Formats: sequence, C-alpha cells, structure tokens
Amino acid sequence: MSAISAADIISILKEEVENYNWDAEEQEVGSVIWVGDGIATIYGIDHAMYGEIVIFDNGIKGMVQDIRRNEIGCILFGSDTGIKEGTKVIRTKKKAGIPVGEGYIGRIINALGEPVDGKGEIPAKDYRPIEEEAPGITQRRSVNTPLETGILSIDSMFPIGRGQRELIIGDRQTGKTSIALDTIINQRGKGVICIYVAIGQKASSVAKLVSTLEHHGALDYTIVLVSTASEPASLQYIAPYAGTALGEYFMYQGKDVLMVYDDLSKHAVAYRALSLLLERPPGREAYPGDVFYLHSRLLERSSRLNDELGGGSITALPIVETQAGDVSSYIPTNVISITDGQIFLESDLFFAGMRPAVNVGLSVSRVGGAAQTKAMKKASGSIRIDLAQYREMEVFTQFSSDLDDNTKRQLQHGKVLMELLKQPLAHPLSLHEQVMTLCLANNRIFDSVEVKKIKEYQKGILEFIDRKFPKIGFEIEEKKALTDELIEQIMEAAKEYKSR
Ligand SMILES: Nc1ncnc2c1ncn2[C@@H]1O[C@H](COP(=O)(O)OP(=O)(O)OP(=O)(O)O)[C@@H](O)[C@H]1O
Repeated sequence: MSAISAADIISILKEEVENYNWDAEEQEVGSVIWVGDGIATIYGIDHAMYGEIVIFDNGIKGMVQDIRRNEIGCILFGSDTGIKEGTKVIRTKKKAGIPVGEGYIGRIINALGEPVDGKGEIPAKDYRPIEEEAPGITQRRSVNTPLETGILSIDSMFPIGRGQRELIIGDRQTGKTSIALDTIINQRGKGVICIYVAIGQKASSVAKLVSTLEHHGALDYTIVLVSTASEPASLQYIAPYAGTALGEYFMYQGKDVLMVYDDLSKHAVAYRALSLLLERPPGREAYPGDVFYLHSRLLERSSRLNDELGGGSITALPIVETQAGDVSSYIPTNVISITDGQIFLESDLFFAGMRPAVNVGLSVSRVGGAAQTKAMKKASGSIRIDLAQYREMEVFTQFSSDLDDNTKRQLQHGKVLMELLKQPLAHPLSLHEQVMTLCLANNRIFDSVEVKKIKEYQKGILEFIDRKFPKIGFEIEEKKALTDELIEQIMEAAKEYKSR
C-alpha cells in the first residue's frame, strides 16, 4: 500500500482552494405575512423590483406590485391554497415575461404562455417581458398601409391603417366581437398575424369564437390568448400585456400584427379588484388613480416601425363595453382619448336590423385616411355626407306625406345606402367588390331597385361583373385606383346586367 505523502495532500488541498468557485449565489428569501384573495404580503425580500416574479414554496408564482416600507405586496398567478403565514418566498430577479415563438401561431394559450388547447408543448424561441417600453418617436413612421376589415361600412368611412389603434365601442350584444372576428377572418392570405386576447369572458364564448376561427381557416394565422372570468384577476390583468409581448416578437421581425383586446372594460375591472385588495386609494367609480396609465401604456405599444427597424406593425382593436350607450363614463372616455378613432355600435340600429350597427355620426378614424387606397377614397367620396343628410331628412319627413321629388329621391338613395352597408357575419367583401358597390351606388344604379331586394341585386351584379368582366376587378386590386375608364366600364356592365 503506497502511503500518500504529506506533500501530495498539501498540493491537492492547494489545488482545491485555488479552483474553488467563489461565485456563491446569494438568494434573498422572504416569508409570507398575510395571504388572501390572490394577494400576498411578504416580509424579507427588501430588494425586490416592481414587476419582478417571485416563487413561493409550493411552486406558485407571483408578481411584485406594491413596494412598501417593510413589506412587499404581490399578486399570485394561481390558487393561494397551500400558501400560509410563514411560507418561504424567493426572488427570481426576473421581470414577468412570457415565452414567444412562431410555434404559438394557431394555438390557444393562457396569460402565462402555457398551452390550453391540449395540443402539447409549444417550442419557444425567445422570452419577452410582458411590460415593455413603447417604441419612441424616431422609431416609428406614419400609417401608410391599409388594414382591410372586409366590412364595407368601416373600410369606406372609417378606414384602419396598419399600426393604428381603433376602438370598437358599444353596449352589450351589439356585435363588437363580431367586427373583430370578421376582421381576423378577412386577413387570410394578407400576411397579418392575428392575436385575439380574451379578458374576463365566459369560456363558452371563447370556445365558440375559436370554432368560428377554425371553421373559416383563420386559426392558421391566429393566436388566441385566454384569461376567462373564472381565472384570478391577476391573470386577467396581465393578459393584454402578455399578448402584446407576443405581438412585439413578430413586429420586430418586420411582420404585421393585428391585436384584439376583448375587452378592456373587464380588464379595468380586474385591475380595480387588485388595486382595492392592495389597499390603494379608490378614485372615480372606485378605479385607482392610474387606470388611465393602465391602458395608455398598453396601447402605445401598437405602432408602425420605421424601415430601419424592419417596418413591422401592431394594429390594435381594443373593445370597450358601454352601459346604456354612455360613452362619457370613465373607462370609455379614457380609451377614446388614447386611441386613433372609434367605431361606435348602437343598440337601436342593431335591433332595427342594421348589422353591423355602426353609428356613422359618432364613429371616426383619425389616421386611417392616409392609408386608404386611391380607389376606395374616390369611390367612397360622398357616402358619409349622403348618410348624414338622409338621417336628418328622415326625421323631418317622418310625418309628412307630400314630399317633392328631390326629397323623395334623396330619401330613397339614403335607404339604399343603409341597405348596402348591411353585411352578414363572416362575409367579408374584397377591395374591388367594395369599390364597385360604392361606384354603382354613387351612380344611382340601386335607386330604382326595391329596397328589400337590394342585397340580392348587389350580390347578383357583383357576381355578374366578376364573371363577365373579370378585368375590372383585377385592375382595381392591382392598381388600387379607380380611373374614369374603369367607372365607365362598370356602368356599361351594370347596364348590361339590368337589360338581361
Ligand atoms: N353583421 C351581423 N349580422 C348578423 N348578426 C350579427 C352581426 N353582427 C353580430 N351579430 C350577432 O349579434 C350577436 C352579438 O354579437 P357579438 O357577440 O359580436 O356582440 P358583443 O357586443 O361582442 O357582445 P358581448 O356584449 O357579449 O361582448 C351575436 O349573436 C351575433 O351573431
């Protein structure tokens, strides 16, 4: 047996000491003082940052939301059963974020980025913080490409550009979700990635929406991020930010993204619940003072990037629900002032059969006009004024029977326009169909048709022109302009259709 010499032992010890890794990790550990209603108060993690993720003993994650003198207020991303006084909490030193990647397209996920559609794990390419600073002024460019909704009343009068934020507002059951859904369906083959964020909705409504998307083949380019009404308020609160983080991943690759937040009223309610539980002072309608910032910092992240940054965009369609058509209450006025326009849906119009129930007088699009195609601009020239005149005249002439011919003609034209703007669900119209419809309406082609038969007539004439004179539609789509020759050709075709 060979004995180890003292020198050997010393040299081994020396080597050990020299190679010892001194980068010992120091971990801050705190303990729970109080827990309840999805909120935990923690003592001992003094250096935690606002928005940092902390992990509890039982694996549940939380996010730091309140930093007080001796304690930290934290919202829980899961059930609080199993967390009690004294439960240990560790810091992660990481801000809340979600995994992102192309694999998410076509999937249904929750606010933490975990799949909920039972189709297995999603491979992540990156990890992005849910709260990100909005692009600065120099990083942006103005809106210049249209985002076509396929809905005639919107594309003609309230056009939306890629990078714009257009609010959809109205009472309950007025077709708000349907407009967003139709817009997503219309993006097929247009290279736009859609992200639908459902906040505080019934799981059954979301399931119905997903099956509609699937039915129309729209799930292939859509991500659905769900935080249903039964989930903790904390998850509902982070859902739109998490969705935007995913959108930003694609935007910074130069892609165009459409974000739908359905809806921000429920988001504000979830935030109000958290704030009250965190004992922040309530303000108007019991919302906390920073409820404006809640939505402005979210919607500012939608933008059109300049070419050096790839030219990608995020277009936002936030949805807000009003009570009894009151647009002047707290959350609606806030979001109206943040966005670049709103599409106002009215119950009375909806119940009168006007669907989509867009109120032409109260809706507006502030920047989309710059992105509207020349063809659409020319074709939709006077439609808003014609409709406004019609509505005014309709009120005045309600009780009088002997009207002069000019008034009668204007009334008939107004009725025709209202009828043409009706559109069933999931029946988007392409650019050339919309332009041809408006061109025919401007030239009073529909005025001689019985009002009840207008939709049928419109369908017939559009099909006829597409079949017999496909060049017209092709040229409008190709050149995106409506020349005088094209108008002439459309009128010729209309004459031929009439004389069949
Ligand atoms: N253009 C349309 N044509 C026919 N029906 C429509 C149209 N738009 C909406 N609807 C119908 O109106 C109902 C309400 O629509 P939707 O769910 O989109 O409204 P909402 O305002 O989002 O409702 P909620 O208050 O539940 O969020 C649905 O049953 C839908 O099928």
